[in-house]
Amino acid sequence: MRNIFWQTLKKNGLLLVILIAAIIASIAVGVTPPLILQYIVDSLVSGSFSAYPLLTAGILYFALNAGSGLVDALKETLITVFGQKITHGLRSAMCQRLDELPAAYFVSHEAGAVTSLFVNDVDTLENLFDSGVVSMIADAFTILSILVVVFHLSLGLGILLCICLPLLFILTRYFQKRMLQAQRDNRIAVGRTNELIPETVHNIRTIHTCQQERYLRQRYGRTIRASFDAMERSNFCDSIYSPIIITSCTVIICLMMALSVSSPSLQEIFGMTVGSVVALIAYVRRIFSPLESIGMEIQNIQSAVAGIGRLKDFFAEPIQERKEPEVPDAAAAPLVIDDAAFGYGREKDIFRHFSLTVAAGEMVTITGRTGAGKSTLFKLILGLYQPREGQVRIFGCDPSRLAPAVRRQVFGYVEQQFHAISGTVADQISLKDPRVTAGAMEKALHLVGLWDTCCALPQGLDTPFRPELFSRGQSQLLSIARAVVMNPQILLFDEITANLDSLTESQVLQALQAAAKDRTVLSISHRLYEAQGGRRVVIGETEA
Ligand SMILES: Nc1ncnc2c1ncn2[C@@H]1O[C@H](COP(=O)(O)OP(=O)(O)OP(=O)(O)O)[C@@H](O)[C@H]1O
Repeated sequence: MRNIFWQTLKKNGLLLVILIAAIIASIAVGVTPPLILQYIVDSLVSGSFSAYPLLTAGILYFALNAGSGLVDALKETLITVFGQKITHGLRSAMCQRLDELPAAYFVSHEAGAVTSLFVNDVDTLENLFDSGVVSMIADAFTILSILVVVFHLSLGLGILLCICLPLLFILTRYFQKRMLQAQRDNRIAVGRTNELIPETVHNIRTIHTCQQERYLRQRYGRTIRASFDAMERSNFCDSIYSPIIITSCTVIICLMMALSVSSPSLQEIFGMTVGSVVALIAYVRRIFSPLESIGMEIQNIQSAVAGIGRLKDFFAEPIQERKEPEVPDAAAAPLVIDDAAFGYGREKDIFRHFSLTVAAGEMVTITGRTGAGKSTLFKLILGLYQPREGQVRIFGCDPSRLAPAVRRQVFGYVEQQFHAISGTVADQISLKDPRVTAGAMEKALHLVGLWDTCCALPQGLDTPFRPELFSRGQSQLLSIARAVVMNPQILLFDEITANLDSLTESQVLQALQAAAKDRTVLSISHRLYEAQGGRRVVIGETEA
């Protein structure tokens, strides 16, 4: 991960230089106007001024105030761009790593958790950069530069600020923590209320039948009350924080003035002129904003640390060993499973001592009780998992070592449900593989009986795919077209008619039979067995 960060820094050296220059300019532009104001006021009070320098100072004062907004905007933009470059680099590296992870990783990690890693954790890392570390450094330098100028103008006020600032920072953090906790509680309460709504709508008849209205009213009451209480706490903190800071600011200024006039020695320390009082008031006001921001930045850094830990774990995952690809031997049997055993993780084996040899052109139906491991066996055949014992061979090769370029010519796999990809209808069949020709697609669609349906679409095969374009049965036909389009030697059908009505089922079965012709077919489909016969193999009966 550190490498990704340094590489991004190296690649964007110029951007980094401009960013540092913008941060320095933003600090300088923010600190200078009160000094100019001091000059203007002191010149006016002393009465010994000439118009030209005073006018120049006035113009410079307004220009710097206006310019400070522009420089700040530039600084924020550059920080955001830089943060996005880092997240882009990180997400690209994560995508590459995801590609190298073994299928077992996806067994032990929920899809939602992986998505959250890519979205939320990377976003918090971006926050660490743009509203965390960089902003914190910029704010710390702003405070430091103000303190330097304040010490230069008034030693007494400088000391006073050094005593008060840590106390005000602790106070700021106290309020921020309370507000964040209240906001978190509110989010949880709102989430619970939102979860309750679909549950209520879904069960509305049961609720009325069982007369559970009172119970539900109480549940809604509890979550809404919790949200209301949390908002009250947040609003209370918000409403008293600003007055406390403004009062502190006023107290510091009053204290400074009272001390400076109380004795000649103190007046020397505080060293006041009317102009410096005006400038110091401006500085005291300006110092609170970065102080407040630093509190939030600490918060962002804390939450990013947890995200960094998860990202580090992700990059530490062992990757799949890259082995030399094997070339299928056309003379070997399409499938040989020899005494295979398999279990997910450390759990008990799902099947053991399973052997099967399938000859070219043979039709085999895998049966077994539910949970016996039929779909799992297909995943072993496809090379997604390795058997714990024994071996699986496809045309004499380890299926996990088949070169990606030949995989679709060896296997065609149809699952219980159609999984669409983004793109056109044609992309659903070709999977954006440039080797799939228009002719091959037409042939596959004719085979499954979907050609006319696709031609009737507004832009034919180039119509952007939407699920509502096809019925469930037609989607399964599209799956079969996808599986056969590269003319594979082996077809694997995993209960593809499981969720279909009988009319659609017979349509899909017809397509299946057409696709199965002259190919080696393994299916988990009793209906196909009934329709076409073949050999029946039972899995899960030989368990020890
Ligand atoms: N990713 C996974 N992680 C852990 N266990 C799994 C995973 N996938 C499947 N299993 C378990 O493995 C066993 C076999 O599942 P599989 O889907 O292969 O059975 P099946 O014979 O196809 O069942 P069915 O006929 O009900 O579809 C089940 O007990 C299932 O809970």
